[in-house]
Amino acid sequence: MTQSAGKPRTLAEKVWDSHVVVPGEADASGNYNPDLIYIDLHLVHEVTSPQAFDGLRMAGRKLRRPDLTIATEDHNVPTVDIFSPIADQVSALQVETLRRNCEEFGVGLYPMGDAEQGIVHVVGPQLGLTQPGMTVVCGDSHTSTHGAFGALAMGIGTSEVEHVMATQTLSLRPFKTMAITVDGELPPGVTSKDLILAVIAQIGTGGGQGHVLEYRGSAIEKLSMEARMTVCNMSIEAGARAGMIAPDATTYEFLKGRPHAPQGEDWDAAVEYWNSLRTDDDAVFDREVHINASELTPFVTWGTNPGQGLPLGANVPDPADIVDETESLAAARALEYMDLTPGTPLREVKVDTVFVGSCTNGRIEDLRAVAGILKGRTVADGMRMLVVPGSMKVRAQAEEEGLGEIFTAAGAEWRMAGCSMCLGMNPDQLAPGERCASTSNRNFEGRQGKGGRTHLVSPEVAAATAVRGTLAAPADLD
Ligand SMILES: CC(C)[C@H](C(=O)O)[C@@H](O)C(=O)O
Ligand code: SF4
Repeated sequence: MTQSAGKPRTLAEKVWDSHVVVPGEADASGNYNPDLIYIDLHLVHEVTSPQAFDGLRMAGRKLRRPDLTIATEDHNVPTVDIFSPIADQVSALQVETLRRNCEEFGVGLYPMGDAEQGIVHVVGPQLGLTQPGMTVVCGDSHTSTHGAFGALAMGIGTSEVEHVMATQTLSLRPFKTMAITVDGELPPGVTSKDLILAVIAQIGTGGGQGHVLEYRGSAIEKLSMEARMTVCNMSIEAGARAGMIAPDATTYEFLKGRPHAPQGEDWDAAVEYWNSLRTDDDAVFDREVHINASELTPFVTWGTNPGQGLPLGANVPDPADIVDETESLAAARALEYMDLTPGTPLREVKVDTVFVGSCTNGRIEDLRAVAGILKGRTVADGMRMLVVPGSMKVRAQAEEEGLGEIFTAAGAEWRMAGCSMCLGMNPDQLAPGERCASTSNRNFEGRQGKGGRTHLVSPEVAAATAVRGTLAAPADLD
């Protein structure tokens, strides 16, 4: 994927080409060496940064561009009592280390209690840091979220984090391109979360491997920025390098006026450039997938990877009916862990915990959808429901709109910002055997706490499930 002037190009190729510092040449045997790519924005959190900062320190290096680096505390933060010291020793050390490192290396940090603090993938877009045409990296797999703005956004490992800190560049292997074209109209009650769960069920958790996905088509164009972020966020669950959506009027409307967005003449020039980033009409993708949005329904996972999902109206599958032997075995194992019996209608699966939040569905629009369903209703007896905003800004906005009161009145716990129950790195966890309908992105064994069981769902399904006590869509409520 080096400079290919004249050739029709995809969005991803355009962004890549404009960031090549040193092209990787093919060696004698025709193997392609990585390109050295410039990085426009480096996002940092407490989990994957300590060794990288240590590496810099040991080599006596400075951070090359502190002004292009921004940090937030998210994974290890408790979502209640955020003004007291963190009780868990490991979490406390992680957060304390991030604070010291940011201080020493001059990195801007949004600590717990700050009005801008939140999950790294919510904070970047919220501040207008994430912009079309940028290269964005973070030591976090869900960096793909930022691709919703037409940025090439990739999760990287800790050694790459150190490389970016030292050089503001990254050595990257070329990628393949895949178009996921979604046409038609999403039926009422069907969301971008259902759409991406259906895409992953169709192409598989390895289906996107080596590819940058570009979501396009009329159904994608109609999505809000929040919904686009939900889609791009889960690209990684299909194994993709990144997911992208071409910038358009919706993108610009979201960005305009945000603290780091260009202003005045710079804004006009930026929009002109951003408009040039669309995939050329005759560009060729390595692979194409087509989805008809009007055929989609609410979608839930029944297994232990994000590809093991079905429409809510279906029954728990029977591994014996799955032809592929590996998949059949994986399904049997998943059902055992999930304690589900083949043939059970998914709508009859009893749930004891509902988690609304995460970088997939912890944005204001998600919270509005949940509040819309909970208003005037209460959660089922014995149900524990956590509503966790993706950032403190989202929380403040929700408070302003009176959503917090709706959550509390319905019997849900309305929390402070953080990754929370998306993964077991903080006190918000499932106990062994508990079953959760979760708006997050991973349903791996033990993800939300040892022995916990996770069904991935949309915010709408999460809310309806909290009320009915079994997996449900809003249409199932009286
Ligand atoms: C802790 C972090 C490295 C991890 C990731 O890379 O995604 C986390 O955010 C997750 O969602 O599992
Ligand atoms: S909310 Fe979940 S998926 Fe997102 S960064 Fe945090 S732990 Fe990872």
